[in-house]
Amino acid sequence: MADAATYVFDFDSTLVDFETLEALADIALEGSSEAEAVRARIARLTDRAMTGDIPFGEALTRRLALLPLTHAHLERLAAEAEPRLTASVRRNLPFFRERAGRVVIVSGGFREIIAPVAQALGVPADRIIANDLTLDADGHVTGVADSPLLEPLGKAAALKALNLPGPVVMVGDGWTDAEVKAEGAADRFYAFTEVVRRERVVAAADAEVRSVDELLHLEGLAGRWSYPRSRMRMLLLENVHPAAVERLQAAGYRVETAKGALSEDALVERIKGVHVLGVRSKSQVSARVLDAADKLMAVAAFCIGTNQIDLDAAAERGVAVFNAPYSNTRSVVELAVGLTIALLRDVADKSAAMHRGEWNKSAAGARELRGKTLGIVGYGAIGSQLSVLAEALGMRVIFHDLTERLALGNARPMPSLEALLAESDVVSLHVDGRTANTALIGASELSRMKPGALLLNLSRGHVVDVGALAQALGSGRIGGAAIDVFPDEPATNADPFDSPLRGLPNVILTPHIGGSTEEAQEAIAEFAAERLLAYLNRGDTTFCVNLPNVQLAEVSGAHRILHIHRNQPGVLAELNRALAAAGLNILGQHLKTDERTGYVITDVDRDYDPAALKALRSVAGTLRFRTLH
Ligand SMILES: NC(=O)C1=CN([C@@H]2O[C@H](COP(=O)(O)OP(=O)(O)OC[C@H]3O[C@@H](n4cnc5c(N)ncnc54)[C@H](O)[C@@H]3O)[C@@H](O)[C@H]2O)C=CC1
Ligand SMILES: O=C(O)CCC(=O)C(=O)O
Repeated sequence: MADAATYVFDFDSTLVDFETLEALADIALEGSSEAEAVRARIARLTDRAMTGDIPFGEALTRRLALLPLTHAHLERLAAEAEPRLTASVRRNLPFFRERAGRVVIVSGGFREIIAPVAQALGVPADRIIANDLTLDADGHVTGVADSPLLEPLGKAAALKALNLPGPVVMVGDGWTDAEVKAEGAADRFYAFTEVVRRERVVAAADAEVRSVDELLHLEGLAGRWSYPRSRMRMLLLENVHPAAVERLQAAGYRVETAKGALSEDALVERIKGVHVLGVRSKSQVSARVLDAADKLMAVAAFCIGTNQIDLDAAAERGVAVFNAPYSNTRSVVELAVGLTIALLRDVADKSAAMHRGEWNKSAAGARELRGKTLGIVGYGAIGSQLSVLAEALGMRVIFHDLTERLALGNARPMPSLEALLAESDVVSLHVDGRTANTALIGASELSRMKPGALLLNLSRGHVVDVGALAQALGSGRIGGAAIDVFPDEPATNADPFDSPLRGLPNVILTPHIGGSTEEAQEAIAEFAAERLLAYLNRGDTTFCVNLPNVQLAEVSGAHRILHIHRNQPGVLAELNRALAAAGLNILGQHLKTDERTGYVITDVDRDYDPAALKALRSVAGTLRFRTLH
């Protein structure tokens, strides 16, 4: 039925993201001291007309009278109009072009501005219903030519006169658009709210649509994306950098944010209806949270560590997890270097004493970095970067890792943690947060360190037994410590912090800020948002930490079927049998598996019955299945 419908679109704040008269005011009053005041009066009149407060014709004449408009101004806006297509209109150009014969543009605006946009959409000139401006011989605008559009209920009357075939669907943001259906000139009315949302108009609509994708979804038409992006909810917790919010919103998704972490119970509540969850290091994405997630497709850790997410449970539910493995590496390394120097020179205590008004100039116990031995535990991305910087500053570097790692520069691998502890003047922990690393450094390990040695932990709180460390520091066995991560970290900046390490001398405590630099947060936001978009928009799992990694190009000229399944024998064969039975012509296929999961991407010819896809869900072992158009 929807395919036979005629789609009637309003122009201002629907097809384009501006209101014509306000945009003309900006052009005509450029440089004038009156500009702001006149523009505000025009905007008020526009709003009153759009909410039905005053008749449209009256509002138009009053707004025109406020502007010294010329033909040159119109030409300029006409040239600027097409680049200002509303984002979801631009995403769905094929919809307009393929159905151009069944699209009408109806607007109280001016033909001269609408025409280039209609041309870009493939809508014929005779399907534009709009006002014509009148001009004098010098090109000054003198008014508007008589038109039914200026009369009360003008849009509805003009459309009725067209006798459009099939169901008529009106889409617009203003009251005059709502009137079209109320007056019987349209069968359905969608309040379009991507640019501006007016409560009264939404209340009068059959449905609100935040984008053209949503409109196509509700109308049962295949959009550019199988599920409208503006209906997909993303919840980003823990103060994720605004660059991610902007990037994801610009791509058309609905993004909600929260400043702090959520407790497990709160997350269980909030996760319902959420398609993508973004966290940093604190929110625990447990199996219980994943069970409560009825729509969840992906989780992004806007950080390096992923120990806060139950990766197996997520894979078991076909939920992809991403992180940003390198974006804050350098920030952590720089802080580790700075903290080492600060500990060697007792900077924190000396500074605190100065703030209390005490002057204590002394070299006692203060040491240079040069020539000291740095023991790095965990020689991954951070550990190996630290190795390079520390060596450049004149330190001797030794390291220990569970797996074979390339030793950089003159760094020396140690056969065991114990051997490293026995030789190091400074021990810096950069292991990941796996559960097995709980209390990696406890009383026994601390007792193996050189007397007076320093300990840094910028990895995860549970890696160090802080009670044992407090004792070793109190007894003077350990000379100082810099701790950035804690077994119990407050969920938000408003919550209190406590630790047995508080108040001890030569102990620097920082609130988990190893990766908290402007540079790192912005880089993480961009990287993680790109990974999410690549996964949602084309199925690409590059850098996914719990599903097989497959790098994919955009779908073009095909539909893509994404199938995540348990890695068990026969799934691909059964899937292909189901595709064949559904009459789908396979254009390309990739399969990648890891020990627990398989991921099959199948590009198929667009010519098939979508209902047939339902059979794919019943393929044994299916964890998740979606299509991309
Ligand atoms: N304080 C902060 O703000 C930040 C903390 N981090 C933490 O730093 C950790 C390390 O980050 P990357 O270097 O990027 O990770 P990575 O995965 O590249 O390196 C971790 C290394 O530790 C090794 N390892 C794990 N357990 C070990 C053990 N018991 N003994 C010896 N080696 C062990 C691994 O084999 C691996 O080489 C992250 O997992 C995260 O928890 C990361 C960024 C910021
Ligand atoms: O800054 C954050 O939120 C967490 C940083 C961190 O620990 C990580 O990247 O693993």
